[in-house]
Amino acid sequence: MIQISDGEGFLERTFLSPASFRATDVIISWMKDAGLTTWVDQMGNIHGRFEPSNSTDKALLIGSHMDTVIDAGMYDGALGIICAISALKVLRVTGKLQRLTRPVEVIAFSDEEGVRFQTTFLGSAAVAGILPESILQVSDKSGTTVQEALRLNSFEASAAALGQVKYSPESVGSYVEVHLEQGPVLEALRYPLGVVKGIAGQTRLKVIVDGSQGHAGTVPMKLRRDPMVAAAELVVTLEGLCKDPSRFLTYDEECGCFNEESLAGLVCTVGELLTWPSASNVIPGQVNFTVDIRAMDDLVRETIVASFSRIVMQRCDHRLVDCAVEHKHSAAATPCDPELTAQLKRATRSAVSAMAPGGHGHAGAESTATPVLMSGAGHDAMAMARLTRVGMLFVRCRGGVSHSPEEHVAEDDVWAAGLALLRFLDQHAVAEL
Ligand SMILES: NC(=O)N[C@H](N)C(=O)O
Ligand SMILES: [Mn+2]
Ligand SMILES: [Mn+2]
Repeated sequence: MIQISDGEGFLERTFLSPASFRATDVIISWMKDAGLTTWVDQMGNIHGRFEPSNSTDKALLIGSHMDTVIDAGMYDGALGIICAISALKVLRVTGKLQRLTRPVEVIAFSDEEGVRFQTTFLGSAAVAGILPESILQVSDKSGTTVQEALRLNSFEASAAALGQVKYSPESVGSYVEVHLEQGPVLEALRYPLGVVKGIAGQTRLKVIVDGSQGHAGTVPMKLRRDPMVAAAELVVTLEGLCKDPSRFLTYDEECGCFNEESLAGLVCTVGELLTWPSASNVIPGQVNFTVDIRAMDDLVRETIVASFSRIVMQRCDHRLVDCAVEHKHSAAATPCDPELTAQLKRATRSAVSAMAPGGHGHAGAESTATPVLMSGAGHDAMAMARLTRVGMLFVRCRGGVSHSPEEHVAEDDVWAAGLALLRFLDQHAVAEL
C-alpha cells in the first residue's frame, strides 16, 4: 500500500482521495482472497466478513485505518489492516475459517487521521454511530464539504446513509486493533509486542488571527497590527503552558488536578500554520494555525484548552489584533477493556515464545512479561469504544518514529503480531475440534 499515494515521492492517502480508491480495490482483493464477503459502506469504510453458518454469537471486529498523514510512514494503519486480513487468510488455508464460532469482520476505516477535514475518526465514528449529521457540512481547505466530497464519489451523503453505516451494540462483541506503537517504549524494553491499557484524550483547535495587511517597508513597527508575530508568540506560549502549566494558570483555572501523574502524556503540537497573502514584502492580513493537545487526564486537557483560549484572547487584545479559537475535534481518553487486554496479553506471550529459538522468548526480548502501555497516539479504537469493548496490540517500531517516511517495523515483529492475532482468534473465535 506504500505505492498507492496521491503524493509524488512521498506517501499521502487522505479521505476520498484518488489513491484511497485505488487502495480500496487492493484491500477488497486481499479480503476476497482470504475468503471474506466484502462491501464498502456509505462512509467509504471497507468491510470483509466471515459469517459462520449457524452462529448466534456477537461479531469480533478487527480493523485499523487505510488513510495516512502527509509524507507518512507505510505502517501507520496499513499494518493493522494487513495483519487482520492475513490472519483470516491463514485460518482459511488451514481450514479453521469454517470453525469460527462467531462472525469475524475486518474493517479498513476510511478516515482516522482527519488530515483533510480536521475531524478524525470519520469512518469508525460512523460505524460506532457517534458521527453527527452536522459533519456533512464541514469543509476542507478548498471549501469542499464532506457531503460534496462523498457525493462526488457516488456516495449518498445523507443522514439516512450515515445511519446505515452504524452497527448495533448488540451485534458486536468486541473490537481489536493491531497498530505500530509510534513510540519508543517497546524498543527500550527490547520486546516486539505490547498491549494497550488506554488511549490519551485529544483536542484539535484552529486559531485565526486577523491584523492589518500592509507594506513591509513603509509601516512603522509601532503602528503595526501584525498577526504573524501574535501567532508566533502564541505558539511559543502554548509550548510553555504544556511544559509548565502552573506558570500560566489563573487561580480559578488551577483546579488542583495538576500533579506528576495527571500531567502524564500532556503534549501540544502546532503542525500547520497558514498566512495570507504569504508574500515576503507584505505584513500578513491573516495567520491561522492548528493546535493539537493531548493528555491521559481529560480534566487536565480541558483545563489547558480553556487556559490557552484565554491567553489567545488576552495576547491578541494586547497586540490589537482580532482572533478566534475554533474547536475542531475532541475525543475523551479511552480505557481498553481489561478482559480483552488480558486475552491479547496471553496471545502475545504465546506468539513471542513460539517465535524465539528454543521457545525461551523472542530473540532479543529481555523480559517475558508482555508490556502494557498507554497510547499518546489516537486510534479508531477510541471511536469503536463507544460501540463495544476494545483492545489494542502494539508492535515495536524503530526509534519510536512515526508520521514520517522513516517509520519502520522489523519483519520478525510483523510476524510476531500476525501470530499473536492468530493465537487470539484461536482463543476467542475458533471452535475446538
Ligand atoms: N485521530 C488521531 O489521533 N489520529 C492520529 N492517529 C494521531 O494520533 O494524530
Ligand atoms: Mn497516524
Ligand atoms: Mn494510526
